[in-house]
Amino acid sequence: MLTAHRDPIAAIATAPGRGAVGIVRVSGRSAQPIIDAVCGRSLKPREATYLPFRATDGSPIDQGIAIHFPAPHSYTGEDVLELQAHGGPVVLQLLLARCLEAGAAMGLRVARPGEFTERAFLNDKIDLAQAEAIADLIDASTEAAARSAGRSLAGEFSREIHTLRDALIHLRMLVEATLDFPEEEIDFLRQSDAQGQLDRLQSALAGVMRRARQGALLREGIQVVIAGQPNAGKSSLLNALAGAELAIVTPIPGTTRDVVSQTIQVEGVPVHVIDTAGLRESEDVVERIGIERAWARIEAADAVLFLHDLTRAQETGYHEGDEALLRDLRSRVPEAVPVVQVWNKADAAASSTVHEGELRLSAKTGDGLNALRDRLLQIAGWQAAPEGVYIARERHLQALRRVDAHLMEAAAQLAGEVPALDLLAEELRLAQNALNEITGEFTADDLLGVIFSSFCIGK
Ligand SMILES: Nc1nc2c(c(=O)[nH]1)N(C=O)[C@@H](CNc1ccc(C(=O)N[C@@H](CCC(=O)O)C(=O)O)cc1)CN2
Ligand SMILES: Nc1nc2c(ncn2[C@@H]2O[C@H](COP(=O)(O)OP(=O)(O)OP(=O)(O)O)[C@@H](O)[C@H]2O)c(=O)[nH]1
Ligand SMILES: [Mg+2]
Repeated sequence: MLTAHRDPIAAIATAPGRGAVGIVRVSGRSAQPIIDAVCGRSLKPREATYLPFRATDGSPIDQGIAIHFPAPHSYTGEDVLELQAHGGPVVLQLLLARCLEAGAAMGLRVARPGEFTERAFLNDKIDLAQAEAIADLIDASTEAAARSAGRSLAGEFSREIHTLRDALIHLRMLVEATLDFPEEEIDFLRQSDAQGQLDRLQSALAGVMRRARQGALLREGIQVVIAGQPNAGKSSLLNALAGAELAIVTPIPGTTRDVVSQTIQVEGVPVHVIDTAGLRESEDVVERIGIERAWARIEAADAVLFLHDLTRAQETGYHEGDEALLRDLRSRVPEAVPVVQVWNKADAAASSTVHEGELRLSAKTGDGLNALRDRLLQIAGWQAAPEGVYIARERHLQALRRVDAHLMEAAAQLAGEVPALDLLAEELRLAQNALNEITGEFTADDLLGVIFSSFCIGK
């Protein structure tokens, strides 16, 4: 479905700033006018040619490498010209401006973010899940996330979706055929093992959902907020987890005001750790703003580490104020969000046991940090070994959950005394539509706009 009438586009494809090499690329129906003007000679298809890039007056802007990828054998599926120049911001701007000038007659314009990749999708070079994987690969914050994005880009996720879709189509054909023979419909469905097919489809879907959830976790990570009274050692804990002196630590209660956050990785899972101001009544205007910010982060957390100072713990097990604060905190976070009680400064306290589910550690010596990391992985729901996980997005999970809901409805119909075959057929059709949304065979234009506009410029 190569649409020949999209505007030609151009952009700097490499990151802004200085670099050894920078690339300007052009994509459109024909790159020939730009090649003629800027390169001044013909280029062999898909071959690197070293030559001067020419300004309008013929003077050289730079000496670089030009590659012509004739349509449809290119990244976008259109005619693509790549100019690989020296990677200075000014020289690349000059080169881009020169291309725009040379292409003015054919309507060459600067590409929107993600527009090259959008064309690759529209020209069937990649499907939507693969296009998203390209952005996720670029944005990956851990090695495991990058590797799983690479697997999605290679089509692993899409292939699993296609396998589900093929099984679904097979079952739909069976049901639709049965609709044409109303008398024998029930027997026919029983004999052809429609039930068995649906069962297998549901369990295959459950497997894909499990892996996609892990993939979404690698992409998004979890937000973990460290909260507690002043001086409990929250900033020390952030620093210990990050392995760097990020937040200011002093013996003065009320040291932290601004939120300080750092992404660490635990077995490849990005964990966004957020240090907050100690929670207390305060007359200090600045501190109060800090405490408000702390609450805002606590209320949006995926998990809260409630830090106690073990050296101040009293016989009750809690030090003064902690119990009331904990109740307040519990009432302000959603039920599903775990609040882990962590007893810090174990190195300076007489040994004592903590309650089931609570942790005891020392931010100072690092003792107990591994148990904390394990707990964070457990809270995140991380199970799979990173190999085999493909990156996925919340959008994919939502679509998979809809597929699941339609298959459940279908199963309920099929299990009934007298299955309503038309309803069964409809649920299966809706399930297939939801699957198609993932790979983009069935996706509204405005959603595509949202997806591609979040890409970086030149991609
Ligand atoms: N220099 C450069 N490096 C790059 C890119 C690029 O555009 N330029 N990419 C992009 O951002 C990525 C690679 N993506 C690409 C995807 C397809 C084709 C391509 O020519 N496809 C043809 C031929 C395939 C083949 O020979 O097997 C095709 O699909 O028909 C090129 C790059 C990463 N590295
Ligand atoms: N012995 C010992 N001291 C610690 C430990 N963790 C923190 N401290 C000390 O406790 C004091 C307070 O530490 P911070 O990390 O600044 O505490 P905080 O909870 O961030 O305090 P605010 O920012 O004021 O809310 C400092 O003097 C730290 O050196 C620990 O594990 N053991
Ligand atoms: Mg602090």
